Amino acid sequence: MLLLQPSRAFVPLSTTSISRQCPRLLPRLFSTCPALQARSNQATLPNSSIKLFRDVPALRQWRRKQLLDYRSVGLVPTMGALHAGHLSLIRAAAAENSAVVVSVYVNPTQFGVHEDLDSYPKTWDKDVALLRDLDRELAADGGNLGKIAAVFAPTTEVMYPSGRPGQEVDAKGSFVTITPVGEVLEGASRPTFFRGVATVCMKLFNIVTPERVYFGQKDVQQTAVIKKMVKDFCLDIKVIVGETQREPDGLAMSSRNVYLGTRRRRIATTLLKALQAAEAAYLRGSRSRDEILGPAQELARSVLAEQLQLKPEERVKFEVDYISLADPENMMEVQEVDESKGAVLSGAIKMLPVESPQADEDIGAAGGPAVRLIDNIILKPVTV
Ligand SMILES: Nc1ncnc2c1ncn2[C@@H]1O[C@H](COP(=O)(O)OP(=O)(O)OP(=O)(O)O)[C@@H](O)[C@H]1O
Ligand SMILES: CC(C)(CO)[C@@H](O)C(=O)[O-]
Ligand code: BAL
Repeated sequence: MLLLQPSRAFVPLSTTSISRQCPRLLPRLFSTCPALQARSNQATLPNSSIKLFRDVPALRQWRRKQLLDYRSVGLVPTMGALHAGHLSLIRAAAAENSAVVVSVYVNPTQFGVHEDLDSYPKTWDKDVALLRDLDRELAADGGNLGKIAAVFAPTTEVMYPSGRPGQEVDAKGSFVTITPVGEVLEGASRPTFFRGVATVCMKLFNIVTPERVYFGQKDVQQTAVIKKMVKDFCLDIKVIVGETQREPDGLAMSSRNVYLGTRRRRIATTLLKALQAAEAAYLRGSRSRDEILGPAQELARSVLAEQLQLKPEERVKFEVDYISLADPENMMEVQEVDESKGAVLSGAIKMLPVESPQADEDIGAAGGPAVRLIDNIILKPVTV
């Protein structure tokens, strides 16, 4: 592990330093070594130096070179449709790693049979432009250790070499399951979700072998599942969690927000407001589940009651899936907050498709399907 630690003081022998010190050696190395030749032909994102890998062998060669050059690698796994939440994770990764790898892969096995795999937003050209602009910003900012070195955008054949397993609960295949943390809350509503996430992340970690991986707080249970997987499978990886990035009105950024449309977008902050009501109770000194969650449930009930007073062409209906008060490590429900640990307040609501859509109404992408929104707030431990 010591060898992997980047050091600003120690400059290892890199291709750059070889070319500076022995200008005639590098061309000879390239012409005789197939691995280096392959690397020199590596595709990049247009108008940038960001390498684009679609397969494993070339990425592994590149990764080996980083290791030999004592360069640390940070991985930011994504499903594309990038927004400021993803970019904040990439910034965090560039601050503390010599090279950042961003993976872009819509992983079928984490989608339930009736979920939105087919309509999941795909915005490759916009993603490429965002990554290129961010890379320039990172390069110009002297405070970073690294910048975006590579995008890994594999095909499903690459990620599932024995064939893609089905999306059904009883599908057969090589899976990683992390229980019980992956069975509750999101796992209860989406029974194959964390199996798919843990499986694809294990693959990405094995392919990229990063020193650090970056995940967003917005998907808090996902971070608990990944931390448990890293611990229980003895992976030599540090899991770093980046703060939830929000729209100006507080809505957590999410690729799926495009499904909302104007009417539902207006009341999409209901979940956050409910969680904030619960947080306020905790900050006032409440520690019991009922005292903390009561105000959240009341807020959601009153917003729904207001909506139901409106005409069908104006109103929005939603269903609260859960509002939870849980242990931060294992996501099990708690009756009382242990002040030394704090707790996680989290929730999910399902915004139902709008009724009586108007002729000129923006009902959201993909015909405005039902949208499940999730959010959470960390109740910090009390320090004395
Ligand atoms: N608002 C956000 N702030 C910080 N990180 C985020 C935010 N939204 C997503 N992330 C993180 O980005 C990573 C990739 O997430 P993903 O590509 O699924 O985007 P998403 O916006 O969460 O999409 P979805 O709508 O599918 O939930 C995850 O670690 C996720 O937690
Ligand atoms: C971690 C992840 C990229 C795995 O597909 C996905 O669950 C996500 O984007 O949060
Ligand atoms: N950000 C989590 C990915 C998903 O909901 O499928």
